[in-house]
Amino acid sequence: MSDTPPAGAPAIRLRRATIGYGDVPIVRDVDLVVGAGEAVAVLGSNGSGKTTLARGLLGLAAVLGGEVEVLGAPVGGLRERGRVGYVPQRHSISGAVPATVREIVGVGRLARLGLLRRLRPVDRTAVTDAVAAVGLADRLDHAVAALSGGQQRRVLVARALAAEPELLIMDEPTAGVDAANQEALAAVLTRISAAGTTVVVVTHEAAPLAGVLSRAVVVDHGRVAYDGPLAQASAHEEPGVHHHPPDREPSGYRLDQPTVTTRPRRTSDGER
Ligand SMILES: Nc1ncnc2c1ncn2[C@@H]1O[C@H](COP(=O)(O)OP(=O)(O)OP(=O)(O)O)[C@@H](O)[C@H]1O
Repeated sequence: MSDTPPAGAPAIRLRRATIGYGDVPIVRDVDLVVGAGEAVAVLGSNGSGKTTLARGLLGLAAVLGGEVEVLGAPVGGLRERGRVGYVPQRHSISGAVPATVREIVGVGRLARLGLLRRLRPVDRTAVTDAVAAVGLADRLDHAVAALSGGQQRRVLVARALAAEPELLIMDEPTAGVDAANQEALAAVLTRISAAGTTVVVVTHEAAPLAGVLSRAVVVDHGRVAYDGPLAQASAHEEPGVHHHPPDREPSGYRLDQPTVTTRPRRTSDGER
């Protein structure tokens, strides 16, 4: 059976959705529709529930009430995992991961193929294209651990792009990243958005991506406080409490693992 969504189905549809961990609700009663091809910023202060909302779309936080549909299917029901790409919050990568850029990005492609399949020539091309798209073509066979933090984030973006997702969800992609890396990221997002990919970016700093993100959803205490043009969103954000997230990603995501899993997880431990 195919996962093809009904014609005109939105990329994301939440109906009175409550999302949380264990049985603790964090995001409450959210109604949200993101049309295919939209580019949306998810804004809000620390702890407001942005990441939880994003993780609910990936089946990584529990849907405790209401409905969450992604690409026309209830979350967790999507069979072709590569259709949704995820760039998690800042990762930690140690020298203990001896993989090259090509290998890590290749893992992203496997998310589309199935982990037991081998990469075909067309997949290898997708990998090199994704690496080129993030401006790291000259680092293809370099060890990821030897790259800068900003370059490693671009590797994560390439890993997600290699699967050629229809929906790309990124959590704080510009945090702690220098201007050159931010510009590279903005250029990639502009390109894939123009090609029709739906883009959702959780961020504290939408300014570097303002050219591509036209709509903003502001989350405040687990509820949507604003949904409209990005240009007007700042008036609806709580001032002052933004910071860069910790220099790690939730355990359960490692750089050498596939970009996405849509299986729901219901435990609250070991996630952060
Ligand atoms: N795995 C988890 N188990 C239980 N509670 C969690 C878990 N992850 C996050 N939370 C709680 O959910 C709330 C919202 O966190 P979330 O990470 O969604 O906020 P955020 O808006 O993304 O914050 P930040 O901007 O700091 O990244 C916080 O109170 C947090 O402690």
